Amino acid sequence: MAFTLRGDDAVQELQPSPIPEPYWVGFSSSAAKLVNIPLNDNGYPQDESWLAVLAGNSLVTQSSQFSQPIATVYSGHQFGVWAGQLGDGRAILLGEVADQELQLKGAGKTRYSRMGDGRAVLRSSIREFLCSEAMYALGIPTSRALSVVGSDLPVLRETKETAAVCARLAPSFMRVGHFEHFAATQNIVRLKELADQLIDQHYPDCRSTQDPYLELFLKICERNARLVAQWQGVGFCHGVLNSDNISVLGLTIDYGPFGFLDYFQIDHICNHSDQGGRYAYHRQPQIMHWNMACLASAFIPLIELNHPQEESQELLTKALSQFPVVYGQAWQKLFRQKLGLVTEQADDIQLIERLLQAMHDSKVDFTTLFRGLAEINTEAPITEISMRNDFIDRDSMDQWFGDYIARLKSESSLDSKRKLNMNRVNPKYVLRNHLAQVAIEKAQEKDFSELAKLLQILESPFDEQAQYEEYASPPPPNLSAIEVSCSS
Ligand SMILES: Nc1ncnc2c1ncn2[C@@H]1O[C@H](COP(=O)(O)OP(=O)(O)OP(=O)(O)O)[C@@H](O)[C@H]1O
Ligand SMILES: [Mg+2]
Repeated sequence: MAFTLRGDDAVQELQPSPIPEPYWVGFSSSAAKLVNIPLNDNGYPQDESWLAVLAGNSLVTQSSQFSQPIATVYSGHQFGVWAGQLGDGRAILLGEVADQELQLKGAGKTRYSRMGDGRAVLRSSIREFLCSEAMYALGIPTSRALSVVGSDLPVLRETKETAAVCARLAPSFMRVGHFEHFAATQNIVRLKELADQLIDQHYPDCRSTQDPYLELFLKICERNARLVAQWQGVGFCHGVLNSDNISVLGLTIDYGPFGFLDYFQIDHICNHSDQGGRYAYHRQPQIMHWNMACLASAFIPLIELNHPQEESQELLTKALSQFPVVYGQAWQKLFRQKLGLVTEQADDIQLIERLLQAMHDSKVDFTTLFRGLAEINTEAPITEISMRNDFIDRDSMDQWFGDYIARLKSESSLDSKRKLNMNRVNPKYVLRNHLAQVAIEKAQEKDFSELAKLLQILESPFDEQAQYEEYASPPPPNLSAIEVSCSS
């Protein structure tokens, strides 16, 4: 069941605004499977009425009808500051298909658009589309993207661009900001309805516990702690970790100025508009924790339904303190796996941190380095490890490789088996900015073939795809500094 709240204080019922002469830009057959849309041989819906629906031009397909689309209200903290009321200013929830909410981003103005035009540009819609599907293939919880539909409708940003609509899917698009909204407006009836809906639809196990709302809070924190650990593990920087962009299902949502690390820089800032580096790579865990603190504040009235005031705050504070614990465990587990370590030893963390420090100092490519570790032959001399040439301080790196090989030998697993396991957690292909950029520039010329090809490559990020070797490489120096901002 989709978002069930109705009424002016929670949603606006409205139709998407049509775009002129829509055309397919990209379509994910993998996401289509999730919602059982039959496809033709070209991988597009057999039922051609889907194009108009996913453009926001119609509500009717041959087999379904979306009877009452809505935009929802939420509030939130943006860059650490309370921003007051926000809401779906350009995303319209059409309804539900096969237990997934179907939402059109860029589908026109809503009551919550403030100064915005309700639109999204082709460039940012392609980035959201590709990254949603890439993250899914990496095994990272995320909203999915079904399609991008384009139009020649002009949209003004820094320059004149054209409009596009990205159709997204998720079991729920509910955010921390939804809770913050009803807490800030002291609308406790709504706050409770929201929490009850979330429990009934997505966290049913909480219902049978002594304290369902506290349990719900703990579960949301746990999911988001694990989520950030997974981001760190693939070098993903979200870019705008405002509380209105944090899912209460622990999904990655709102792909704006995100970026995957090319060379490893611990304090990398992917969003050009984030001048203070609030959302830099190394700050993501701490920022997610901060967002969970925002959620905790919003949960106070819910906990107070069953506990005195002071006790409620203590309970939430204690629950919140679990975040770094869960995050730390998830991070350590993941990075052990990335190094191919099966057992746990006390010095492992130091070994991982020494590697990351050396990668940072020498600006070593994150994805290719971790992928390359699987190739190490523990019986061969260190001088045969080609990656050692990527590091400035070769002597200290030789020391590291020596320690690493000794550590691997302390486990009895075969090199071949270790390689297989490592290649399941260290992707070969990630959505590097320069790759997305090529697909975008071609799409802007109405050539969508590169987009389709890139999607296909990113759908199997852990596989060797010999014919696409160049898509695994770091960007050439002239393309390494593409700037991405909040403009979308
Ligand atoms: N072009 C626009 N028109 C109307 N509202 C907008 C526009 N761009 C952003 N907003 C609104 O501004 C707020 C913050 O924007 P943000 O960039 O976080 O979200 P978004 O990218 O629009 O959407 P989402 O979080 O749903 O992926 C949201 O309330 C969003 O709906
Ligand atoms: Mg957003």
